[in-house]
Amino acid sequence: MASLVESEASLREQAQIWKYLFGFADSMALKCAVELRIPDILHSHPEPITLAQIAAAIPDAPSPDLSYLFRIMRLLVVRRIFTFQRAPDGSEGGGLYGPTNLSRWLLREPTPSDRHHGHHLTLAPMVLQENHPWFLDSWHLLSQTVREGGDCPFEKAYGEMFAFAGKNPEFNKILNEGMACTAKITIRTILSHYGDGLFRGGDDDGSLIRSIVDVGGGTGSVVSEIVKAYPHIRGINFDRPHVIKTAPEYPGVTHVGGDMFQEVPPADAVFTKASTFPAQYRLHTLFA
Ligand SMILES: C[S@@+](CC[C@H](N)C(=O)[O-])C[C@H]1O[C@@H](n2cnc3c(N)ncnc32)[C@H](O)[C@@H]1O
Repeated sequence: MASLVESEASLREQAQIWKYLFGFADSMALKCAVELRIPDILHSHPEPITLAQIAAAIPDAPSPDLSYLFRIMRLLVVRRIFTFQRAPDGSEGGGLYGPTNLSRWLLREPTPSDRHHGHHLTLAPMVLQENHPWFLDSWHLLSQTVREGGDCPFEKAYGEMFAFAGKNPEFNKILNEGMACTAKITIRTILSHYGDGLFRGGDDDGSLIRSIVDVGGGTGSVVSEIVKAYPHIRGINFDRPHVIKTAPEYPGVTHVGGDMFQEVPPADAVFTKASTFPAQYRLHTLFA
């Protein structure tokens, strides 16, 4: 009996190690679904659909492989990203897949309801950013970084992150889109809880903020949300020139390119926020 308990325990321990050693599979399956736009496909159908219907709707894939797609879908159903119901005859083959509240966060395109409400909150760009080989390369340098110290893993791989972005337009786009999607989510929460206290103010006590500069504001998603909610505020989005070059126009927002260690545009209030600092990036690189 003792040896059975022991062997059961040993199997459980091994299972745990297997779970961790394949930990990357979940993020890779998420990335695959986002790249193939499967959440968008499922959310655009009023009813659950078959694997063949999903495959037929995948962009730029004239003959997608159903058996591979099936495996990805099965994992994501187990992870509750999608729903699945078997076909009436009990087979998996003709079963139906549907979206969930989780897959809403993986949409690449705004839904009609997003368009109606004028916002599109999604984590899809962050899934693509964090799982891009450029970012994953850093994770392979953890042991080297512990051994050597010095530069953080990303810097060991590619040099200072924002300088690398300045030289590489594709990396710049992936980074800026990832930052912007999370920044938008965070600022909406900040505004709903603290917006009036921070930004409404009153002329009589001199507390009315009429202009605000977001330092390191990326492509301007944060300051645009502030100005949208408090239109009396003039917004300035300040970031490095290569970021500003790709920033979309927002009503009430002026984009300014520069280096915050040299000079920051004047305004009544200064805002700065880092939505994420992945383990491989050193905070003090930015704020030293
Ligand atoms: C981690 S991102 C944060 C972006 C955004 N504030 C957010 O919360 O998503 C840091 C931003 O600071 C910008 N940045 C880095 N060094 C800068 C500098 N010297 N001057 C101006 N902006 C800088 C980067 O280009 C990047 O957009």
